[in-house]
Amino acid sequence: SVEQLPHYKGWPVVGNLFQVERDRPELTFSEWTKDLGPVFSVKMLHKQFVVLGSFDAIYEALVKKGKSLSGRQNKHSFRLDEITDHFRNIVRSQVTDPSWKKLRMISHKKIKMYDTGMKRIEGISRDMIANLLEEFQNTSQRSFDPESVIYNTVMNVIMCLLLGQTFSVNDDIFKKMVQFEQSGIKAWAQAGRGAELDLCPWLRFFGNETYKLIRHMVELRNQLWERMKEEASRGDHLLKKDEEDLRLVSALRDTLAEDGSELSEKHLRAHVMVDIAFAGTATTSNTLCAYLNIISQHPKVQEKLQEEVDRVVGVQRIVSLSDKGKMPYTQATILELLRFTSVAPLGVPHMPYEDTVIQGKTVPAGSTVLMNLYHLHHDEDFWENSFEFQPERFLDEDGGLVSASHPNRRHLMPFSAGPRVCLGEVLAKTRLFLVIASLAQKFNILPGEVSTSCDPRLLQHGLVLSTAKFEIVAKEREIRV
Ligand code: HEM
Repeated sequence: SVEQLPHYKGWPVVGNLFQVERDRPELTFSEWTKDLGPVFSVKMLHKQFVVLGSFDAIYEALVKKGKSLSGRQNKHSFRLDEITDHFRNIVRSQVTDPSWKKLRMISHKKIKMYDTGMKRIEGISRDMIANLLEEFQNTSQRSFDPESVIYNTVMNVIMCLLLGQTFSVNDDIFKKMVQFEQSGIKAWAQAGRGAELDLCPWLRFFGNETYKLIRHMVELRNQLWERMKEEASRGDHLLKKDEEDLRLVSALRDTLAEDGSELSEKHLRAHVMVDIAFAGTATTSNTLCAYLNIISQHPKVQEKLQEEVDRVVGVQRIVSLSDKGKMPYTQATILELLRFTSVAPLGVPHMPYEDTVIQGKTVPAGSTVLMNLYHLHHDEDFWENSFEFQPERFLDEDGGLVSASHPNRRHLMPFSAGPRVCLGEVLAKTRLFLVIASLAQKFNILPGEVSTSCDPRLLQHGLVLSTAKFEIVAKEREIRV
C-alpha cells in the first residue's frame, strides 16, 4: 500500500497536513525528496498521495510506463461534477474512455499541430498581438499593470479558436468568459481552499462561499454555451463554398449530429468550458505576466532578444512563425521561462491502473500520483544556479539551440509527457513565441513603480503559479534602420 513507501510520520487524523507548506506544497516536497528519495508518500487529512520527485522517476512514470500510469482518479468531486454535469471531460476522463480519444482528436485537429494549423494560429494571434502592442503604446510610457492586457489577449485567441472571431473586452460574451475563468480560479485555489465542498457537499446549504461561486459559474457556463452555439450557427453562411469550417465549436456540434456519437451536448459544453477556455487561459497568461516581470529585471537578456529580432526580422515587417528556427536565443528564453516559472508545478494528478514499479518502489493501483515538475525544473543537483534566469543553459557554444536529446531539454517537462501530455502545448508555445518576439521588436520593458521579485520560490499559488502585483513601463524603441 501507499504507506509502505518512504514517508514522514504525521499526526493522527490530519497526517502530514501541518508539515506541508499549504500554499506551495511542491516546495516542501522538493525538500522531502532529498531525504525520502524520488518516490514517497504523503497523507493530508483523508487523502494520500504518492509524490515523484526525480527526472528518472517522472520519466519512468509518464513515458516508459505511461500506459499503466495515465489514469485519473475516479473519485467524485462535487465542485467539478457541478461544472461538468458529471461528465468526464478530457482532463478528468480515463484514456480508455472513447470520449477522451474523440475529444482529443477533434480538438487536436482544430488547434492543429501541423503546418496549416500553425499558420492559422499565427493568423489568429497576429490581430491580437497588434492589439496588445497598441495597448502597450497607449500607456505612453507610464507605469502600468500589464495583467489585464495580457489576459485579454490570451483569452481572445481562445475565443477565436472556438468561434472564429474575436470580441471586444466590453462585449457581454467576453466579460462572461472572463468571469467564468476568474471564478474558477477562486473556486479551485490551491491547497484545499474550496475543497471543503468536495468533502462535505452539504455545506452548500449553509451559505458556503465556494458553492456560491460554483453556482455562478454554472449559470455563466449555460449562458455562454447558448451564445456560442448562436455565434457558430450565425457564422455558417459566411463560409465560402467548400471552405473548411475551422471553428472548434462547429466541429464539436457536427460531431453531435453523427450517428452513434457517445457525446451529448452537455459533454461538449463541459469540454469547451473546462478543457479549452479554462485550461488554455490562466496557464499561458500567467507565464506571459511572469515573463514581463522577469524581463524588466534582466536587461541583458532583453538586449540579446532585441539584437536577434532586429537581425532576423528587422523593423519593417511583423514577426512570423517562420522566423522561429532562426531565433535560437528567443527559443532558449521561452524554454527557460517555462522552466523558471513552472506554472503547473505539480501537473495534474495521475492514477495507476495497476501496481506499477517506479524506481524500484511499487506505486499501488488506484493511488493519486503527483509529479513534482517544479522540483524537476529547479533541482540544484542538476541545474546550475537554478534560481537564476539564464536562457544560455539551452544554448550550445555556437549560440545554437541545444538538441531535444540534450539533458537540459530532457529535464524540461512543463507540459508533462506521455499519453496525457498537455493538449495545448503547441498553441501555448506558439503564442509565447509571437508575443515575446513582437514585444522585443517594439519595446524596452523596464521596471515600473510597483515591483516584485521574480524568484520562483516567491510565486503565489492560485490554481496555477502567478506573480504578485507588479508594474512595468513599455518604452517604445527608437526607430532603427
Ligand atoms: C504555458 C501553458 C501551459 C502549461 C504549462 C500547461 C501544462 C499542462 C500540464 C502540466 C498538464 C498535465 C498533463 C498530465 O496530466 O500529465 C496539462 C494538461 C492539459 N492541458 Fe495544458 N498547459 C498549458 C496550456 C494549455 C492550453 C493553451 C490548453 C488548451 C487550449 C491546455 C489544455 C490542457 C488539457 C485539456 C489538459 C489535459 C490533458 C489530458 O488529460 O489528456 N493547456 N497542461
